[in-house]
Amino acid sequence: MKDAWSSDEVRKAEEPLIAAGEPLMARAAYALAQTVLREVGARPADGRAPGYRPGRPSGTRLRGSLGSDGLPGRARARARRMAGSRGDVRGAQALLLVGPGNNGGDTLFAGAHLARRGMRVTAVLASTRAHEDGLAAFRVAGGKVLTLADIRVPSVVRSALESDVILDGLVGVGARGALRPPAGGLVRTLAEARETAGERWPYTVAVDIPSGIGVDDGVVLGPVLPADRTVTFGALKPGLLLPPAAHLAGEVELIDVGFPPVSGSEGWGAIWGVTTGRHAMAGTDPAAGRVRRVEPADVAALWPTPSPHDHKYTRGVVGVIAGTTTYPGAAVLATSGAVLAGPGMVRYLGPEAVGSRVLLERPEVVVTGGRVQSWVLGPGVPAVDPEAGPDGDGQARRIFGALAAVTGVLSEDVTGGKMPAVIDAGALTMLEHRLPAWAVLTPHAGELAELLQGLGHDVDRAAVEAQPLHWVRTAHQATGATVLLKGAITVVAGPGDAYAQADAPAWTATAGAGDVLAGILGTLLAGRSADVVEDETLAARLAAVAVLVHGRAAARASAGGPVAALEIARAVPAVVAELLRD
Ligand SMILES: NC(=O)C1=CN([C@@H]2O[C@H](COP(=O)(O)OP(=O)(O)OC[C@H]3O[C@@H](n4cnc5c(N)ncnc54)[C@H](OP(=O)(O)O)[C@@H]3O)[C@@H](O)[C@H]2O)[C@@H](O)CC1
Ligand SMILES: Nc1ncnc2c1ncn2[C@@H]1O[C@H](COP(=O)(O)OP(=O)(O)O)[C@@H](O)[C@H]1O
Ligand SMILES: [K+]
Repeated sequence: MKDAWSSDEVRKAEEPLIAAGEPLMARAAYALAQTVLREVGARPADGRAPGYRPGRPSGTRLRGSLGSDGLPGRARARARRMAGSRGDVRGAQALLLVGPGNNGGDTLFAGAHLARRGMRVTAVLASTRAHEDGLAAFRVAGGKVLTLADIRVPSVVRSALESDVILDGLVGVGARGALRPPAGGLVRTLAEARETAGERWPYTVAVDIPSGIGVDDGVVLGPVLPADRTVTFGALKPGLLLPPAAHLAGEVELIDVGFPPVSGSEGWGAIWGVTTGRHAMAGTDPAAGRVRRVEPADVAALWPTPSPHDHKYTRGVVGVIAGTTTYPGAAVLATSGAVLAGPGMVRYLGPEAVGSRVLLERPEVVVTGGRVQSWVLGPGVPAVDPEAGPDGDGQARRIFGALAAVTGVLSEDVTGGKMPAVIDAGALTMLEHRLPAWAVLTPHAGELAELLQGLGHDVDRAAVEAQPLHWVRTAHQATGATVLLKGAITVVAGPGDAYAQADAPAWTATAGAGDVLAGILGTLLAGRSADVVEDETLAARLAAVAVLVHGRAAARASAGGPVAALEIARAVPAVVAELLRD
């Protein structure tokens, strides 16, 4: 599990270490310099500089391409290894963008290391203030110091284009809001120049965070220079996991500067002296929890793996109410996702003609009613039209019935108790009652905007995409449900921690992929139905696991090329087997 620490948490962790004389900045700067030396030192034997971008063979466009973990560095690292690392950095040029605080201090000390290794290093001070000791060390090492006020932005752009590497050390966890002038104007112009320069743009390393991102919420309120790599200190920051900011961070490298080891939220009490509950951490909203990312190694512990004592009913039955005669495909895709994620059984409820189509693809599906341990409601079912009332081949009526069981409106429902559910597409327009946390809403940004509008918020799709965590948490608070917002980075929030998953290649953005995800999650919820009802934070964790498995299945089925939604479902068994084996 990757855990992000808010800026307040980072400060709290730093305080005692700094008081004890731990050389945090020296460690950070040394590690940062090592990373830069490694990247720049990977130049091939002909040492093509200036303008050569470390590890980027010409003609290979890597920016924005996602690895299986959603970060763009894998292919680049491979290319670098193939190019061979010579480690000679003499004569290579580095441009440092230096802000007034400790982030600038890290950058100046790192610059001093680079200069001592023979690099030509120029620091542009964006402010009248700069970290004094860092600046002194940088000068002593032979670094060149310019101030933005003296040389102006166009000449920084020229320097940038002549450099092998740029270090963005304008602001770190001390940042508040969008970058202010003059740093803001500098970064805006550099970001535009980068777009124009394409592959000629130097390798860009963000120091701790790309300056200008929202450290704690991942919003991007103003200009940001996209990084190829972010070297972050002590702990990940939420903005490095959350969209849209995470798209600007490149490959994220976490440097251990001596913070106490913590894995997960469990260790926090010991560090912060917290006595009032698991999520009540110093400096954070107690209700909000942390931002995390589920990793492949976490899946085995959460996956409902059968034991020799299980039979099909103990393993969990998924009930799917999806598709209509107009949109039968969604029923096929949702049931396929559910079956191939490995439940005890999948029941399909819907029009007979659609059930027949489902059986053609998945003869394992049972097309009669009966007890289920989770519901998948709504894929391929149209939104309810308030004027015309329920329609869709009776699917809306069936969904309303299942929702009544989920929300507890029916005290003696056919399923016999509290029921987890995936609520997708058309079913999102059928919510009439407050939901439990074990109901998981799975909208994309447009659907979430509509849902929030219905709850009285003035928000559109673009606003949701600009502040995904905020709106996901708002929807959770308003509905009670766990909310999973689909996208290139999928954000999940319920009671407690939030999750930001970047597992899928962009090819996954194809019709029906979401239906498959709904089915996979339905199986997870059915397999652990008693647990999700007992632990109200578990549904979000399982939802993140479903997103991870779905994303990896999409990557496997895609193999770098187009992928059809049904192929994502077909890749699920191999992906699950791999994750359970590792
Ligand atoms: N965690 C760790 O282990 C370690 C952390 N370390 C490093 O310390 C960094 C934190 O340093 P920090 O606290 O000095 O704050 P920092 O980010 O440099 O910025 C503050 C300055 O920026 C300014 N400023 C703020 N917002 C702005 C805006 N929108 N636009 C423009 N300017 C803005 C603000 O000005 P003010 O608002 O006060 O006028 C203030 O002067 C951290 O990110 C890491 O790199 C390592 O050294 C040791 C190990
Ligand atoms: N750019 C992207 N990169 C990776 N995955 C994406 C991207 N855009 C969307 N996705 C994923 O593709 C799926 C699309 O789901 P959805 O929008 O519900 O489509 P449908 O309703 O047609 O099934 C979701 O799992 C979403 O997270
Ligand atoms: K920075």
